[in-house]
Amino acid sequence: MEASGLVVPNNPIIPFIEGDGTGPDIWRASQLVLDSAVEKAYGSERKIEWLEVLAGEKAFRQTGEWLPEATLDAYRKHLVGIKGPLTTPVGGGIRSLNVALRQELDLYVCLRPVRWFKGVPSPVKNPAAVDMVIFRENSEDIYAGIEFDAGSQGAKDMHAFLAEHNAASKIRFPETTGYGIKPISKEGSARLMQAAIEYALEQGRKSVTIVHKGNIMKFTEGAFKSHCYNTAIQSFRDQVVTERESWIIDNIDRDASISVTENAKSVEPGYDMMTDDQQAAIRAEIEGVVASIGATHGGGKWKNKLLVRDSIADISLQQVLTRASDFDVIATMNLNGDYLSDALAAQVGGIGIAPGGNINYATGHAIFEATHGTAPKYANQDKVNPGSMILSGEMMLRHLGWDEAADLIINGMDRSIANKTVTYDFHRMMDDAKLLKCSEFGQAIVDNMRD
Ligand SMILES: NC(=O)C1=CN([C@@H]2O[C@H](COP(=O)(O)OP(=O)(O)OC[C@H]3O[C@@H](n4cnc5c(N)ncnc54)[C@H](OP(=O)(O)O)[C@@H]3O)[C@@H](O)[C@H]2O)C=CC1
Ligand SMILES: O=C(O)CCC(=O)C(=O)O
Ligand SMILES: [Mg+2]
Repeated sequence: MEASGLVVPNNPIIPFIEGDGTGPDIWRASQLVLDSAVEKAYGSERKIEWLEVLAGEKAFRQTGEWLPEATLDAYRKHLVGIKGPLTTPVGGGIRSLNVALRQELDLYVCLRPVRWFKGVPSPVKNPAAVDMVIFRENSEDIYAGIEFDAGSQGAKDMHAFLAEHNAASKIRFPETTGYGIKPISKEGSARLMQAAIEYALEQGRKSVTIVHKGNIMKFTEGAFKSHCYNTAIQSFRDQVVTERESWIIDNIDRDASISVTENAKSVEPGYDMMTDDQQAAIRAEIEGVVASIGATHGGGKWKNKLLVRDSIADISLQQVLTRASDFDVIATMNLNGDYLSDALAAQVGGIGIAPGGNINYATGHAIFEATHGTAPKYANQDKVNPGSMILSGEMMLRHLGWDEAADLIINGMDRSIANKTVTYDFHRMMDDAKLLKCSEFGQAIVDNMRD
């Protein structure tokens, strides 16, 4: 990693974890596709030197540890890697190894693009409208794993702490209550938003939507929203416009003689019911926007800026379905991002085709992985769709700057789907399709790779 970005050798050593459950099946198919794409794109000039590292059940069987230090060291040393899904027991047992890897390497962005491949069966009418990229904060929120089991000393201490802060009466059943902590910081939110905006500007995207539940969780989700807006305005002033600013400037563009009060009433429908102080604050906001960006964003120029807006999480989950084209890049916290990822994947054919990457843009560390889990009921049946893992590998190749190989994978996948040669998940929703095994779908992609 240098200041200008990754410097990638022709034979990079790339650590991989096979994964639990269906992991070995999808990894085998993915490795074949990745190696074939690199060979087709670059001949003998470039080749990935795969380095298997252990985690999960295989690691525990072989070493007695779930996540050996040697595995973390390999990812630290080689910067870029990939992994299959790992099992996390519900309720008790070990904490998530997937989350542990992200935390140990401070992979603060979980990047999950969601787009439709022509011909993929979908439960929505217009899946082509879904072209969203989720930036999920990956290091904070309830995934920090700070929890106190009901009845434990930690839970009792928490209750005592709440009593000190006059909040114990809010706990309805104190004897049987477990607690979870949701840390959200300014730095954590800001670096996530920074990455989302840089990506959106680089890729010519039209908007970044901050998805939060800040009306209820004011000092965590609400604070996240404020930190994100502040980052947008402080670090990208000339390139962005917030939705509220766009209303204010647009009002002036339409009627140059509009008064500050009329403008305030238009952007704040409850203006007439506000106190004098509140009304004064809104008028000051209008004047501030005009003074700071009237010249740079007025006269319609705001329409060419990246739009930054926010949306409350519950309605967002409806609107990504009903108004998919309103959403582009999405910046959100860990839990919201986890839910959104699987929900959005359904719109473009399901979790079998949902890739992702966990990235630290400052250090260059990245581990790519599918959005889905281990799907244990299908383990070792050579059945499931390896698409998510293959597309995660495709993202990894682009991260390395090996775009020619990445393009071949997309072409191969496009043609395999267009030929209606698909795995069980697509097959059950498609007419006249040919059912392929996991490994056969990988081979079909290889056979269909052409420029
Ligand atoms: N990053 C990671 O490593 C992750 C790990 N997990 C872990 O995985 C385990 C199992 O989680 P679970 O909640 O069952 O979710 P999974 O994502 O593993 O599976 C749920 C369902 O999704 C569908 N699915 C999953 N993978 C594929 C695929 N490759 N191709 C086609 N369809 C697929 C299947 O649907 P159908 O039954 O309809 O065929 C499957 O039954 C848990 O321990 C969980 O913690 C979960 C998410 C991420
Ligand atoms: O770690 C796990 O087991 C689940 C994580 C998960 O669902 C995700 O990151 O999307
Ligand atoms: Mg998930």
